[in-house]
Amino acid sequence: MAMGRTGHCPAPLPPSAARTRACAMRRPALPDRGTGAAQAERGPGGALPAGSRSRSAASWCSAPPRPAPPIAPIGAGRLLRARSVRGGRGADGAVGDAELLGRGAGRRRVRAPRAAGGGALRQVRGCGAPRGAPCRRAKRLLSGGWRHTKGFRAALLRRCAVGGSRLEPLPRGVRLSRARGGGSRWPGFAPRRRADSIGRRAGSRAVSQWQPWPHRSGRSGRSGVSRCPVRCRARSRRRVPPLSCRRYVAGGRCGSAARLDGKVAVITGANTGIGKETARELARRGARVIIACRDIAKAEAAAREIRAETNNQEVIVKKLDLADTRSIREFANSFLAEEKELHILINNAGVMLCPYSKTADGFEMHLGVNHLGHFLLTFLLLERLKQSAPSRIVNVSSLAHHGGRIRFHDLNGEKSYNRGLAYCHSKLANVLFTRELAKRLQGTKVTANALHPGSVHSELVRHSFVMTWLWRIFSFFLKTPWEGAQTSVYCAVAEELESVTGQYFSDCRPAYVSPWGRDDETAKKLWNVSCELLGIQWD
Ligand SMILES: NC(=O)C1=CN([C@@H]2O[C@H](COP(=O)(O)OP(=O)(O)OC[C@H]3O[C@@H](n4cnc5c(N)ncnc54)[C@H](OP(=O)(O)O)[C@@H]3O)[C@@H](O)[C@H]2O)C=CC1
Ligand SMILES: CC1=C(/C=C/C(C)=C/C=C/C(C)=C/C=O)C(C)(C)CCC1
Repeated sequence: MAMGRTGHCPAPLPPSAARTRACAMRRPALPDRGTGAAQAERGPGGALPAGSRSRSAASWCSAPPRPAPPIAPIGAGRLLRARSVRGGRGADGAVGDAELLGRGAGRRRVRAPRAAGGGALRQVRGCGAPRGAPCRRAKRLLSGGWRHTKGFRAALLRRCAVGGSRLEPLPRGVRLSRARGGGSRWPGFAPRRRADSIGRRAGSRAVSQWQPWPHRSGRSGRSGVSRCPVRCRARSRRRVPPLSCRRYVAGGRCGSAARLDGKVAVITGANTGIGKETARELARRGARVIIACRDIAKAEAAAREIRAETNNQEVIVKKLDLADTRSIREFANSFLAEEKELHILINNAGVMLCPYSKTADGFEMHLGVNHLGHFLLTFLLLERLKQSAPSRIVNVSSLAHHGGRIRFHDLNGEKSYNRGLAYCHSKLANVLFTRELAKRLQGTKVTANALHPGSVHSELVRHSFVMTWLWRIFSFFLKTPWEGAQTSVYCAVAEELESVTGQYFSDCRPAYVSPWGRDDETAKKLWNVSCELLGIQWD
């Protein structure tokens, strides 16, 4: 399907999403070890996404390469060199950083390096500003929402103009005064030791990943405010989540701005929780989204909300009860009759901690809904996915798969049943299904990946009174559904995953799969048993 290219996604992401603008730039988590290590690392059909974009990404998504961040990252090396400039030895672009960090914040004046010469102003500043103009980097810093003192603003602009042919004139009525806290000869700047501490942190994320507000919050002792990156004691006027702990809990975010205009996506269980947020994100990107749910009233309410918010009227509700194979077949027939394409199938719906119960077809509820229901749905929709290739299947599994085993001798839990374990088994089945499916789909341009969304504050724990209360009490330490949807969205849209298949992700990066989840024999056996149970032939 031809995809248009646009400059930016209109508003697919909340403001801080760009912080992780290239999820793939993060260091990948532990690669799969053991028997299938190499394969697991590369996936049967593709390369690990980390750091590399697929060349054919354009065929999937319409977003062009993102523009460089307004403030160039400052790496440890550069800053160290910048610091050495204090002694007057260095002469490279790092000096521009030194002016902002070392020199600006330092007690001693940094001399413009002799080697740079008069004509090397750009080099001296390292910010790309034309000769004589105020430093762009400083300007950006100052316009980043920080509540700097007038003295600081003036001094920063002056400092950055030094080495050029003229100084930036001070704003009218501004007088340079001594910094609060004293110790510095430079008005508005903190004492030298503060600059040194910045230098020492040069390799840390805090300094090396500078980005304009709100992508980094700085360190703050107070909640709701953040500090100026040059630590001049200014505080941002804009609000940030109060504790960095919350940011840790929130986990990885999908930084892709890929548009999905003209694409069709089916999401199961999208009337609430992670599924609903996934549907919202895909709708925001322009996809035609089919919300496949068992409760039509709840699904309609969710669809109305998404339509109103995203202005995308192509959010459609269809009935699907994964606990009933007849309903699954009806859904598939109706879908295939009405939709000529399917690019994204997100098998998201799930149940957890159900008291012992069976589906309409007599399967234990966890296995029946979480695994067999999605297995059958995928089987029925696969031809359409192949016809619409490149297309993707995303299976929402869980970290809980680590506790699972496929108990072939008692798949329906008739001999012994533990509802926690039953959930784990079904999530392991999701991982194994993904693995085997990816293998069988090689060469079709249909990919299949599984994921753990994180621990998310959703309705998943509804069957357990204790868990419901724990979830409420500790909600601060759980992801919001939007945060939980990030890895699903990542797997569904990220350009760099175009040809990645058979992988397992968490927090928008590859994650460790349990040894049982890497067992190809079990995967194959589960595939065959599932086909038998469902009465289908799927080679
Ligand atoms: N929340 C978490 O911490 C984690 C969640 N996950 C996985 O994420 C996925 C989404 O869970 P989450 O959003 O948290 O949970 P929710 O309970 O909020 O959402 C689950 C969705 O699945 C639907 N569903 C349940 N049973 C059926 C069925 N028989 N037929 C059709 N739809 C059904 C629900 O519909 P209805 O509202 O009508 O019941 C609901 O829309 C699940 O697969 C879960 O295992 C994985 C790890 C952690
Ligand atoms: C230990 C513990 C917690 C964490 C629970 C976690 C991490 C649950 C993960 C569940 C998953 C992965 C479910 C779905 O697949 C709470 C409730 C925050 C607080 C109480 C103690």
